[in-house]
Amino acid sequence: MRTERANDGGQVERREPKVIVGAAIIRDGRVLACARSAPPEVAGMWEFPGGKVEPGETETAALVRECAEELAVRVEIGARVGRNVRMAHGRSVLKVYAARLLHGDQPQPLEHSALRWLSATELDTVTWLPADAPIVAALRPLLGPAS
Ligand SMILES: Nc1nc2c([nH]c(=O)n2[C@H]2C[C@H](O)[C@@H](COP(=O)(O)OP(=O)(O)OP(=O)(O)O)O2)c(=O)[nH]1
Repeated sequence: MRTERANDGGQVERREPKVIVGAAIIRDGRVLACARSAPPEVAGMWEFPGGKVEPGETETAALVRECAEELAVRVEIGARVGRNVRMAHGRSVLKVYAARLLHGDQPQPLEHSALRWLSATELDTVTWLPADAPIVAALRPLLGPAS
């Protein structure tokens, strides 16, 4: 997916969309949901931990870095969950991967206002960022029956 715009000379430039990665961290049939603390427009809405992939960084490395920065945990990244979700009129794309915690690490909300472990039946009890809707739908079957 690319976006196009005319440069000063009127020629069309094609730009790769900025990639945002998210980690669907699953433990015991529940996924970790994180409440954004900023900016004000989305504070209190829920998301997967993650962020922008830096230049030269792989998507997996970005997820490992973001999980360490945001939650102080080590993770193993697994399969993609759901499809690429276009955001910001195609200027960015959200890609979510399944992940699992390593070494018994416990997530800490270093940058979020709250963390919750949600079972399949609890996924709709929080307000997700709008772009996450198709990911949440694809995630539901990956979570086991509620316990
Ligand atoms: N991390 C994350 N971001 C998401 C999700 N859904 C969604 O629309 N986004 C949007 C919110 C933000 O506009 C953008 C990610 O920005 P961010 O602020 O988390 O990224 P970052 O950590 O690299 O931020 P920065 O401090 O470098 O600006 O993607 C999601 O599930 N997880």
